[in-house]
Amino acid sequence: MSSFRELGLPAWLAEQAQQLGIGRPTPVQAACIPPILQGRDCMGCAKTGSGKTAAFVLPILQKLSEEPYGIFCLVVTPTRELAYQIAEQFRVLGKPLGLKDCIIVGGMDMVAQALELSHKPHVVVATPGRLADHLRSSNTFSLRKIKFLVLDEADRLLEQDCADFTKDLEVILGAVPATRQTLLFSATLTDTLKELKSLAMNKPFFWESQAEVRTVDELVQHYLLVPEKVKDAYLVHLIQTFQDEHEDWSIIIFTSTCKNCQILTMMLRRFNFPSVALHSMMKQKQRFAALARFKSSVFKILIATDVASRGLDIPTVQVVINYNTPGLPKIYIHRVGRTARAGRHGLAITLVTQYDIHLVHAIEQQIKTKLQEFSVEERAVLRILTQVNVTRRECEIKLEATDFDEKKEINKRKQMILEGKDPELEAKRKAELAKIKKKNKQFRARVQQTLQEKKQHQLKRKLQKKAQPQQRQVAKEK
Ligand SMILES: Nc1ncnc2c1ncn2[C@@H]1O[C@H](COP(=O)(O)OP(=O)(O)OP(=O)(O)O)[C@@H](O)[C@H]1O
Repeated sequence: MSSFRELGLPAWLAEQAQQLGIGRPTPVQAACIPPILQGRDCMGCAKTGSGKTAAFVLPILQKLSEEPYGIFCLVVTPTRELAYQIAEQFRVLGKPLGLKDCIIVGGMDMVAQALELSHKPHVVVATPGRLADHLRSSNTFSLRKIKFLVLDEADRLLEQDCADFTKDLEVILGAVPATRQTLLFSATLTDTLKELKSLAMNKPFFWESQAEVRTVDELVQHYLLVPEKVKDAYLVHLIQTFQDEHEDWSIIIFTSTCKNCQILTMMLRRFNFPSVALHSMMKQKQRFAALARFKSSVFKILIATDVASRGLDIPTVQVVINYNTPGLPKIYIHRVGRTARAGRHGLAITLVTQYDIHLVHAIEQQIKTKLQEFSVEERAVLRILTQVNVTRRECEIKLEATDFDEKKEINKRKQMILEGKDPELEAKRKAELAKIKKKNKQFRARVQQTLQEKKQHQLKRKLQKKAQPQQRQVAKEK
């Protein structure tokens, strides 16, 4: 494989990368750096932990060193934590240039951010919502002269999921020049390829790793079949086992809701596991503090929602536990990709209830590999079952006393107001939608029943018809 110098990067940058342990280019870097240096748009789809960040940071720094001005590059990414991580890579690799960066994310002081933007940093790393807010409300900075637009986790930015970024992206795309170079990266680009191609119009270079299996070879993947009601006991048992068997261990547990994330954290703490939560209901400062303490191994367990499933690079994570089976294979790919990064080994265990088996099949089909069953000593789980269930209930009661649900509702309403929606109207719309859905469901059930009855009736007649000649024959014989 070629060296960074052979790919066209200057000595100072190759040396800087070397100092950070980025010695020889990974395949995605070897493939994407030359076309980016040639001025082409680029779409890079490579496995989690394969070095996609440096694949765009290094060539951008090279170009910046040739023509240094601010604001030279804009990076948009879906989560705040990821924005900080990317900015850090720019800052460290671009140190010899005296690189100035600026991070624009929600939950932080907007006035201070506006001031920083007006000082023309070389690189702006932002989440879509807050950057769009600045663009709508301020004229103290301009993105009209940027040379590079990077969409990291590009497919997530274009998805119209619960956090829909498309409106904010429209504002951002309207503020950047058409003659920019556009770079799009993710471990899962293929679902949104068409939309992405319309963004990268400058002779886009598309690179996808050829490997059939979509997860890395160093990752051992298991499923553990558990009845819904005893999931917590299995979880506690799994963690206890890791703690007993490993000196140096670190686990991320993914769950689907903020509330469950909070309850699990409280519950695991009751069992004296050094745990910390990360979810979107926490204040931003708490989120950063939680992540920092997990990274520095003060806490060995991070319990998170999917806010942490993409991009986070924490080399010490050895195990990922999916407390719930992800509903989409690509969420699974990103979650388990928080371990086994940059050639290290890792383990992923997905808890699967009887209702989730079809989801596991969908995951296996997508990642082109089979998950192996994880065996657990059931008697050991049964021994702690009652104690775990009682502890969980106590934690639920404690959380209910803190108005967690109410706060969530208030947050939702705040978000709607910020998005220019009327919470009352939205509630009405949702109620009407639910009514229609219910009616449709009832209608479908009625149709189903009528069809069933018709089928049974036809079958009965068929049987009767078949029976008639035989009966006649019997009568004749008599
Ligand atoms: N050429 C290299 N040699 C060794 N380590 C590298 C190299 N390039 C990057 N790394 C390291 O690999 C780790 C993962 O890189 P990075 O976070 O860019 O992965 P990614 O492909 O963006 O993953 P994800 O899809 O999860 O976001 C980082 O710690 C990074 O410093």
